[in-house]
Amino acid sequence: MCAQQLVLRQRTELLGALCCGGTAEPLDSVLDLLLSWDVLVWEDYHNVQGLPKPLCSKTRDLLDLVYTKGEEACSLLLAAFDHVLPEAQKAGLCFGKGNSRQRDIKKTPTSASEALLIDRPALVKKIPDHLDKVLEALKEAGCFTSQDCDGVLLPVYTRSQKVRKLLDQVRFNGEGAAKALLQYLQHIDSKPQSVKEEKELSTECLRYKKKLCSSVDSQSKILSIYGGTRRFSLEDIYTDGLLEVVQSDTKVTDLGLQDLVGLLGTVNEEADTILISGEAGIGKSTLLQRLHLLWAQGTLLTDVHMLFPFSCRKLNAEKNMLSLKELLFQHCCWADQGQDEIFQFILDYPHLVLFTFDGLDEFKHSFTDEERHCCPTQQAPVHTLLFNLLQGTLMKGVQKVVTSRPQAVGPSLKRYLRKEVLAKGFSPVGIEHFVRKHHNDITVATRVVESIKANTALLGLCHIPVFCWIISKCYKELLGCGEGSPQTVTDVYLMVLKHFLQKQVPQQHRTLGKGWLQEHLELVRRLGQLALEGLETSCYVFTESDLQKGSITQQDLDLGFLIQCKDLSDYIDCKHFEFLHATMQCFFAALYIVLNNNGNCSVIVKLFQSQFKQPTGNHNCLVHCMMPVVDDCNVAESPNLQITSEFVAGLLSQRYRSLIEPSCPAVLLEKKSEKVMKCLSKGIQRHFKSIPPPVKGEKKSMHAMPGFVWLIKCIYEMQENEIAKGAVAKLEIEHLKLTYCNIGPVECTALAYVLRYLPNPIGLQLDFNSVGDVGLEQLLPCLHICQSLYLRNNNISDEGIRKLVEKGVHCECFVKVALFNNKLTDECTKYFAWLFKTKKDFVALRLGNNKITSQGAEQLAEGLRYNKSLQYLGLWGNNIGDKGAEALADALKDSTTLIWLSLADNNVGSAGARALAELVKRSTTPLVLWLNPNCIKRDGVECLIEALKENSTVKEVWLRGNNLSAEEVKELSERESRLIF
Ligand SMILES: Nc1ncnc2c1ncn2[C@@H]1O[C@H](COP(=O)(O)OP(=O)(O)OP(=O)(O)O)[C@@H](O)[C@H]1O
Repeated sequence: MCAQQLVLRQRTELLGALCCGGTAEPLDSVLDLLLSWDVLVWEDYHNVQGLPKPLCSKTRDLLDLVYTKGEEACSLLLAAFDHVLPEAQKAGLCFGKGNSRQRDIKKTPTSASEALLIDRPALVKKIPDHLDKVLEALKEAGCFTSQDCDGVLLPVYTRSQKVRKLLDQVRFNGEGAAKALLQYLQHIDSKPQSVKEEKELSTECLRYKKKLCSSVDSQSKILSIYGGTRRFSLEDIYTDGLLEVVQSDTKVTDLGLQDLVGLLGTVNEEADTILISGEAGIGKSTLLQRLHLLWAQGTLLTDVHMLFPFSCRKLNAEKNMLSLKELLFQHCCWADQGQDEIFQFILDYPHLVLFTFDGLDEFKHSFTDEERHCCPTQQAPVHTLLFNLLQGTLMKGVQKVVTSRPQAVGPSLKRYLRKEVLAKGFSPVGIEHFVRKHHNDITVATRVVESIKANTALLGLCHIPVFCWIISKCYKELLGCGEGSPQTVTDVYLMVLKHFLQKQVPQQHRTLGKGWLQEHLELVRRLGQLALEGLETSCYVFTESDLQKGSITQQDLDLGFLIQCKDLSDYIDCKHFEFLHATMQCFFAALYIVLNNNGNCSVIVKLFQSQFKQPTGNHNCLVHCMMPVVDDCNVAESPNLQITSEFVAGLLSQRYRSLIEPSCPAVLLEKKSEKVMKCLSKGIQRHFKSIPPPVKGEKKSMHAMPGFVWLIKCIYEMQENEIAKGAVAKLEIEHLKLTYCNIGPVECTALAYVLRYLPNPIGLQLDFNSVGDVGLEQLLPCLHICQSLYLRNNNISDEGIRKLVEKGVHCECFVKVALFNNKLTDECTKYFAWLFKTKKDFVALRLGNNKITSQGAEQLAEGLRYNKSLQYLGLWGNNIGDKGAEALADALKDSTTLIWLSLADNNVGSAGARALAELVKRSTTPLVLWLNPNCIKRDGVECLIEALKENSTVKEVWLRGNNLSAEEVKELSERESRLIF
């Protein structure tokens, strides 16, 4: 098809590709190339770009314009799209063949202006780092006025847009300006690259920087904890957690603290905001605190001259309109002198400044990009400043790091993110390090570590640092646990409550007796009532104003927060305390619902239903059911209600009957518990019924919504097998898809607890979660119902595989496993070899994108010699080389079952291909062999052709991206149609 037709036919797709990201950068880059290749003349460019129009109108104009210019222009337009679009966006688009060579041949310029035009794409990349100096040089040469400079530096422009404005202005100012710019650029080129230009700070700025450093240093030194008895220095207690960044749809990469603000994982180069997201208590704030401290001490982010840390929770309290300057100086660090000069420095050198915003989820306003504010000196409400900073409309170029729980980050904010870093909590080694740092006494530390390791459910919980902290704090209860070690979140929070109630009891050598809850019933109820009201109105119950209002006493605070505080401000500022505050509040609210004995169970129904239904107004209020005094509220929006309902389920389970019965009649408790069970089983059924019937020939697959995981967690909290059984025993599904559901070890424990009762084997798809080795171990109790297990991108290492295989060999129906992109090395292959030897019916193993070398392949081959059932073996993106390919080919050459073998991207050369040719020759199945891209040469391909000549059953051999010239590819593919290049 000719290029003009391609442009016409793909108009919608081309339009979508340039506009879907919402930023103008792709269109601008295409325009740069077209200008440089002489497809567009300056007037054309202005016709497209000149007037303020929406991005899609500009793109339509461009497509129309180029279409009318004919075949060659269209061909170059497609080449420009091909050049600019990221790979993921090119799928499905056809760019034609022509002109790829022509576009690389540069015209010889006849003037400086033309030289700038021809080099425009390269200059847009090169000049941003030198923009200030370039402008200075142009001004000095008399080619630019101050207005010209201001016009270029408008804060609404991105870095590359500023350069484009500069180039446009140079062109406008004439040949003299163009010559001056070229001259200056040559001067930059002649400077050695390694000499980095150091920005010298003025005395005022230096003084301010010092003050900022010492203020950030003192704020971040101490890890605030709610115990109040001892404050940990961050240095002493900080333990590295796992950080990941999603680079493309499939690739997840580990990250160190030093990479947080670096290039790694960038998905949108034009954006300046980096998001750290993660669940409650996973360590986001602590990570930020660590970043601040290392900056203040001069060990990290050394090229950042000024770092301004903000807490979104504190910003909530700002009622006044503020300018950016006021925000910085009033909320972070006051500049005693030279405010204007310091602020000017920030405006002039945004790339030397960093802002951090902790806890966006705690900010009262939801993010919106509807209100624009770009003037740094004009006042605006604090939410307008914050949202415009995050978008980059205000202070473009300043890097921003923001933390949030995932629920609070919607698609409107995601558009403005440079990258998203996922905080994943502690690894098993991290848990141990943390506990050892927490306890000075080695014996105690060892006992705590051992008791965590001995209880896999607890180990799962402890990957969330805050649970690690609670366990370490309440270690006496943990170690002396007469009633068994905690298994669920409810168990842990009851342990915390008991721990601190114990502290309230006067020191008379007495410990809490069996009726400890009854003894403190009045207080617990009162706090519970306050907690519930607070949850309904989405506010924290225990605040300073509560204390002032007298609705809560200092004694309540001490008990409720489980704090022995010296004064209120001591812990009002304390982040961790606030965290426990919210979850503890959920716990008290749940206790109140469970203990309430007015016979009304509708609150339970409302609580559980609120997770499924959109609220319809006031009558949906929980408190309304018990105390019809609370105003309008919106229950379904609060994630805290999910946590509360998990606690309600846990507290109503049989194992706590003896604790709660003295405070609430048994009949009523039974009634409440039945209500919970009914709600849960109805919820699961509703989920099941919402699945569309399977397409003919496909499996009945259930793609679970996040609410499904929550239901499963509630069932787990109850710890009653019969309930778990009742909930899923009738679920007729064949495939359960739980991808991207934020599933970590805690969720795995709950899933296994419930799913083990499914009536039929299923495919369990858990791709793109945070299962890890601990989570994998937690899943083992349900492995017997897993026919296939999909665990792509889950941070699993060889140790996880050892445990999986140990159990898997005994599970009759377990026949497939997919482990693409984990952390597997050659070590794991010996376990798989054992699996192949032992399980004679194993069907599929996919190990793509791990770290397996020839040694691993040889081990796999060792097992495969004994296997007669394997159909699929995937090793894409490892490094098995020729030796590995030879070993596998030899082991599989007599297989009568293998239909898919992928050794793509494995550094396989002709020797490997020769060995594989033998396999091809002997194959009796419609085998598909993937060998692209590798380094196979012509002689290797010749062997494959010979083999195919002797075998008519083999379906395809893919060979794209090997060491073959275009002529060879043409000739070889003509000789054998089953070779695909
Ligand atoms: N890297 C770490 N090293 C040591 N302790 C940690 C670490 N991360 C978190 N903790 C402990 O867990 C507690 C909770 O962590 P943090 O407040 O950072 O979580 P968060 O993800 O910000 O939670 P939230 O979403 O509730 O704000 C901390 O107060 C600290 O006790």
